[in-house]
Amino acid sequence: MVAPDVSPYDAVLLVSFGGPERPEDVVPFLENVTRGRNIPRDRLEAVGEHYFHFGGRSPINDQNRALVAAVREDLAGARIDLPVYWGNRNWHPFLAETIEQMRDDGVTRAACFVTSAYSSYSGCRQYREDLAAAVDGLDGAPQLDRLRHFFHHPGFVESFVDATLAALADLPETARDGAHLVFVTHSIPERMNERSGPSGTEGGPALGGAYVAQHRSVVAEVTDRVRQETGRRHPSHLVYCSRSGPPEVPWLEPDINDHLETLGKSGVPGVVIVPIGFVSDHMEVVWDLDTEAISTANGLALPVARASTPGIDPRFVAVVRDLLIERAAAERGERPERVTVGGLPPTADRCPIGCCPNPRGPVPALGGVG
Ligand SMILES: CC1=C(CCC(=O)O)c2cc3nc(cc4[nH]c(cc5[nH]c(cc1n2)c(C)c5CCC(=O)O)c(CCC(=O)O)c4C)C(CCC(=O)O)=C3C
Ligand SMILES: [Fe+2]
Repeated sequence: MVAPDVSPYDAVLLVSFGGPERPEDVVPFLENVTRGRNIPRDRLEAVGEHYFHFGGRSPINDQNRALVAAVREDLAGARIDLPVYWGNRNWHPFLAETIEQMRDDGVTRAACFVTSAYSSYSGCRQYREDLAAAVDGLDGAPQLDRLRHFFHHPGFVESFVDATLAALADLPETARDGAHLVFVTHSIPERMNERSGPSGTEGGPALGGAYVAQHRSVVAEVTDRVRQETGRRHPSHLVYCSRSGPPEVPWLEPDINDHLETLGKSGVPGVVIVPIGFVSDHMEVVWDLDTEAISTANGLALPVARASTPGIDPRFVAVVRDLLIERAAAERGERPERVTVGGLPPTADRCPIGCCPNPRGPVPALGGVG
C-alpha cells in the first residue's frame, strides 16, 4: 500500500471545547466559557452543579485523549506519518499552549479537525476566532487550515445509524417496532440559527438557517438508513437540549423533556434518543440526556434507550484521515472527491466572508476566505 500524500501538511491539530478536571477548575472554566455572554447567574450555578455532581470533572478531556490516541493509530495504520496535537478553546491544554509547542517542534502547516459537526457561531466561527487569537503575536506560528464540516460525512452518519439500531434492540420488545426516534442537539438562540452558514456579506443578511438545515439532513439520512435495516419507518423528531441564556431570548425548541412529555402522553410505545449534536458523551450527554431526559421518560413510564455517540468508533476516527487527505489534495491544486451523504453539498474549505457571524460584532477569525 502506498502512503497517501498529505503534503503540504506536517501535523494534525484536534481542536475542542475543553472541560474542567478538578473541582477547583469548575468556576474558572465557566468564566472562560461565559465571558462577555449574558448568562443568568442561576443558570451558571446550575451548570456548575452538574460538574460538581460528577466530582468536578468533565468527561470531555479524557474523550479527546482517547480520540487523539485513536487518530494516531488510524494514521499510522494508513502509513501516514504525522504528529497529532490537541488544544482546547476553554481549558488546558489551551490552543495557545499547544500551538506554541507545535511551533517549537518545527510544525509549519497543520490541518485542524474541530470536534464540532455543524455550522453556527458557537460551533464554527467561535473556534476560528479562538484559533486566530491563539496564533496572534506568536512568532513563527504554523499555518492552520480548518478541515470542512463533517456532519454529513458517511463515517459520522453511519456510526449513528448503528448506534440507533443497537438502541432499538435495547428497548423492550413491546416498545421496539413502534418506537419513535428523538434526535437531539444543543439548542442555540433562534437568531444564531437564522444567521448560521453562508451569508451575503460580513454583517449582511444571512441566507441562514444552516444549523437546523444540516441537522434535518442528518435526521432524514439516519431515519432512512434505519428503515432500510429494520424495514420500518420509525417516526422521527428533531429536538433540543441544554438551553441557556436569558429567558426573554428565544432559543430553538422543543426542549427534549417537553417533547418526551408530549410523546408519552400521546401513547407512543417507546423512544430512542439519538444525540446527533454530540461527538462523545460529554457533560450535556451525561447530564442533560442520561440524567434529566431519562428521568423525564421514566416519570412517564415511557420506555427509552439512548443511542451512543461516535466517540472512537473507527468510522468516525477515519473521518479525520479522510478529510486530511482530501484537503491536502485540494491545497496541492487537485480536485479531490468530497464524500457526503444526504442532500447537502460539502461545505467550503474556507468559510465564506460573513458566515456564522459573531453576534457581538466582527472579530478576527482564521480559516476563512481572504
Ligand atoms: C452549539 C454548541 C455546542 C456544540 C458544538 C461544540 O461542540 O462546540 C456546544 C458544545 C459544548 N458546550 C459545552 C459547555 C458549555 N456551553 C455553554 C454555553 C453555551 N453553549 C452554546 C452552544 C454550544 N455548545 C451556547 C450558544 C451557549 C451560551 C453561551 C454562549 O453564547 O457561548 C456553557 C455555559 C453554561 C451554559 O450557558 O449552559 C458551558 C459550560 C461543552 C463542554 C461539555 C463538557 O464539559 O463535557 C461542549 C462540548
Ligand atoms: Fe455549549
